[in-house]
Amino acid sequence: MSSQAPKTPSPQDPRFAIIVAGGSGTRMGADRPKQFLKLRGEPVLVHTLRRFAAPELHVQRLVLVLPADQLAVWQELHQRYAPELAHEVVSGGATRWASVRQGLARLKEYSAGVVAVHDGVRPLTPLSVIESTYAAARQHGAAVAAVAPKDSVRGLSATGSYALDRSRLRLVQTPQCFELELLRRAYQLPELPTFTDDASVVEDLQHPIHLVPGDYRNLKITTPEDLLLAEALLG
Ligand SMILES: Nc1ccn([C@@H]2O[C@H](COP(=O)(O)OP(=O)(O)OP(=O)(O)O)[C@@H](O)[C@H]2O)c(=O)n1
Ligand SMILES: C[C@](O)(CO)[C@H](O)COP(=O)(O)O
Repeated sequence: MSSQAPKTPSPQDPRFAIIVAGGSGTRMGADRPKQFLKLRGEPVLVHTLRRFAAPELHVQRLVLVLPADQLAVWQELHQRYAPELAHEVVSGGATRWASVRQGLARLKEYSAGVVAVHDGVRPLTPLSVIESTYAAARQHGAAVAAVAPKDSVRGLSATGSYALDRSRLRLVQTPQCFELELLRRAYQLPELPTFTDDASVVEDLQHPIHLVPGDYRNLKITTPEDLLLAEALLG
């Protein structure tokens, strides 16, 4: 772990963030999209946005992608819980891929810089992980936070299952950071059913993906027990 202070990005090398929160949260099964559920008294999305708005990260534009039918709901939550949070809102699409594409379109006037794509439902990401992912993308073009599996892992076969070598596997998180032009080129390709994240989209251009140490606390709020865990971790 380096003890060097992070370098301030130059004006020629700006940082952007696209926070994708355009989903409906079917696996959570709540009465509203999970990004709006309360975590320690504030919407999950407020926690997430606050992290990316931290001044030490120097993010120049913070683009929030929301379901088209939830813009008014968010406007009210924003005013109530975090009116100080500067960001711009874009309507999302039917899939995460389509939502990222909408967010990217908002940055069309830029040709240089690094963009982070982050799930709006990952509210606990340490700033050190965000900083190191931005810095690694500056160096390698594409960088993604990931952690090693702690459990044993098996693959599925027609007859049952087989052991996988977990030392060669990583669980992928967000942020996923990219040189802006690289991500833009990747998102000009047609969407494939195999795209589960931005790294898989960029990989389609045969560009290598650099892995950065993520954090086990960087939960994705997906099902009800994740919310309980997040409450405990924040406490
Ligand atoms: N059309 C979509 C689908 C997902 N997302 C975002 O991508 C992130 C990861 O997706 P996931 O956890 O699958 O969220 P949901 O799609 O809301 O959940 P589910 O699959 O259970 O419906 C979330 O922040 C989600 O809001 C998005 O911006 N646009
Ligand atoms: C992007 C992601 O969070 C990386 O782990 C994940 O792929 C999102 O998956 P989901 O099925 O859309 O929740």
